Amino acid sequence: MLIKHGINSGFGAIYMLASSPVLRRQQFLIRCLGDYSDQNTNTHQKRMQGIKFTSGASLEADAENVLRAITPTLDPNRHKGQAGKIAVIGGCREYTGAPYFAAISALKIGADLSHVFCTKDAAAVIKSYSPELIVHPVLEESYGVRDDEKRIISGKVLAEVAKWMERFDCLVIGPGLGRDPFLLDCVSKIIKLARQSNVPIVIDGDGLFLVTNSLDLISGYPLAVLTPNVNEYKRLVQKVLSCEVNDEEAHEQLLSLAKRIGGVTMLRKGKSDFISDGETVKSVSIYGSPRRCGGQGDILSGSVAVFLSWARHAIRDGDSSISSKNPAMLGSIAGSALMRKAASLAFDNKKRSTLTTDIIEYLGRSLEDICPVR
Ligand SMILES: NC(=O)C1=CN([C@@H]2O[C@H](COP(=O)(O)OP(=O)(O)OC[C@H]3O[C@@H](n4cnc5c(N)ncnc54)[C@H](OP(=O)(O)O)[C@@H]3O)[C@@H](O)[C@H]2O)[C@@H](O)CC1
Ligand SMILES: Nc1ncnc2c1ncn2[C@@H]1O[C@H](COP(=O)(O)OP(=O)(O)OP(=O)(O)O)[C@@H](O)[C@H]1O
Ligand SMILES: [Mg+2]
Repeated sequence: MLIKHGINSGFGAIYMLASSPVLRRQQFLIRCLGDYSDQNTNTHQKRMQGIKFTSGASLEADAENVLRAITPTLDPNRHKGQAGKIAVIGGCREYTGAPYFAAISALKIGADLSHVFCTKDAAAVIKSYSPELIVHPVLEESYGVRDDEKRIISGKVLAEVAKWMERFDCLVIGPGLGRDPFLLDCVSKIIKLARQSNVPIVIDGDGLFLVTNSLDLISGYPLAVLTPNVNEYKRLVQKVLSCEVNDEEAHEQLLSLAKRIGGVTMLRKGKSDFISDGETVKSVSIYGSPRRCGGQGDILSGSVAVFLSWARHAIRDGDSSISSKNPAMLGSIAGSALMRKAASLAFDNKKRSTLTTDIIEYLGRSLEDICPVR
């Protein structure tokens, strides 16, 4: 309507509209829809095969179909571990809740095994929350390490994680990690090792603090998903794009950010979640919850880890409906949708007293509503 009005109102109005955010947004949408068209018709055709990725012409992802396409059936012939082995790197003196939320969410969704690599102080506490988690008290903070011991201890930390690395389907790096410089230095080495082993990584919380200051750690790694909240996103935009967050051109900015970090997948959390791998942008706007209690981002990071590994398996198994899709995008869409659906169910029940643990209890039912276990 705005465009029609502009055209009918003569050149001045058209000129004004050409610089308006509405028109810029429309031009961006057209570019998005046509971004594969001329130069890459085959890719475009491939992408159009199989499941519908978006609903109608909007950027909203068809998240329920994505969830159905990647969630494995419960097959009695499968053995323990085949539905996913996840590891969370996080948990220090201050924060024990965040790694617990991420790791237990992975199990509640359907992963078989969930590990936590944390500091010694945090380990006993996290174990006491749940006997289901496998907790490794291997990380060290500066206060417990003399300068002359740092090299040896760093080597030991890496060796402890390396023993397990090949077995993991995905790492979640950052929930409750803290910002101790020595600890973050060890985690940098863990990220490098994960990349060498081709293990996908979801970076959240203090992991984002680390990679924002050392972008080389994840730059160009397509199996990395970054899940920034509002603060973390602002820091990334400032660092990578050298500008401020621009909500009038939010999609373009997200696309540029993912592209500039070499095609990692960005999941920008907020009222709607926006997801981009530098090629395309999708949104997930399923109604969630008006409660903003801490820990919901941790549920999301554990969920994305499971769905990303399931998406890789589904693609490897030759599921033609998703064969040409980026598993990091699929995992992010699925994780975001499930988290928001669970938050909505928990809020229906608990209203103002809804806590992160309540939302976790609804992860299973939320997935069951979409992909029933026959
Ligand atoms: N129950 C739990 O255990 C939970 C634990 N959680 C865990 O908390 C950690 C931080 O995550 P968050 O979401 O509070 O980070 P965010 O919004 O950027 O920061 C808000 C403000 O605080 C400040 N700041 C933060 N950390 C700082 C530090 N170490 N030292 C100094 N400043 C620090 C920060 O300042 P700035 O960096 O902007 O200067 C900003 O102004 C992360 O590990 C997360 O997983 C959460 O998941 C919730 C549930
Ligand atoms: N305004 C909002 N309305 C609805 N859902 C939201 C809103 N803001 C965030 N969310 C959802 O809550 C989840 C967590 O996002 P949030 O921004 O709270 O992360 P976070 O700050 O990293 O959380 P945490 O406390 O775990 O660190 C995401 O799945 C996101 O979709
Ligand atoms: Mg967070």
